[in-house]
Amino acid sequence: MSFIEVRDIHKSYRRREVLRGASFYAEHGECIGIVGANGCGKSTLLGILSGSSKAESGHIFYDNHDATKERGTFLRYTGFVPQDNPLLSHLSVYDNLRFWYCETGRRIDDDMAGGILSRFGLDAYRSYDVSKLSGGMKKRLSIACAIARDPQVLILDEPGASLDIVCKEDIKNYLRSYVNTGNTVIIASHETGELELCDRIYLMAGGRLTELEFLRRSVRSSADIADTLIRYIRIPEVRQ
Ligand SMILES: Nc1ncnc2c1ncn2[C@@H]1O[C@H](COP(=O)(O)OP(=O)(O)OP(=O)(O)O)[C@@H](O)[C@H]1O
Repeated sequence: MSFIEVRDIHKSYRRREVLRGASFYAEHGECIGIVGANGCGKSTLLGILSGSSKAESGHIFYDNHDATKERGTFLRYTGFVPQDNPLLSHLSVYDNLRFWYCETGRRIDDDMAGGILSRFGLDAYRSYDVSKLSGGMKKRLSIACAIARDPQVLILDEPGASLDIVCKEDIKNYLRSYVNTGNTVIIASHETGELELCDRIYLMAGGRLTELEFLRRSVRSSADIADTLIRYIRIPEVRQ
């Protein structure tokens, strides 16, 4: 069994079935990309993978633990960076981090000073209200909050959207090093720059996932990703 096994996930909103048997797998140290047209169900799937929302049926295994039966598994294995930053905007950067650090047994100051947080450049902003941060700093803080519990799996929903090129590059470098230490990244993205990080890429269409095997890192060229996505991605039909 792979480190992460996602099997036959179904999810509907009212009568519309968005996920119709989505399945995929991921190993330790892999970066997995999820691509697909706007509205095809990528965010819905990532919400379920992180435990933020529930599937109607199907199973998600993290390291042989069925997260759909033992809900604590989501908390133990995953950190989630949703599209909209899950930050408390009236609190400071430091207080947001405190919220996620409580019960971890780790100290924010240690992680700022040369620890995992030092990579995010948040130290200078520690007393800022989140409402006064730029979009890029908010995204850095959201990632910092997601990794507070030192998860083995980081799930990101379009992390680079609306960020400047320097911030995108910083986040990419961080993700590269996170994967290189044996962790797993699952990322939904429309950006070829982010998809270049991925070892394997799945296309979501019709509520299911299909691996685009010719986009495996071992066989693709850097030009392949954009060409392929343009050919394969179709906006889903919506029944009224
Ligand atoms: N809470 C909700 N209630 C009803 N319908 C929803 C809800 N959330 C999502 N949907 C619908 O489910 C479908 C899939 O949405 P989802 O956000 O998962 O797509 P996506 O692939 O992430 O899109 P995008 O690329 O635009 O971010 C869309 O048709 C959307 O309108």
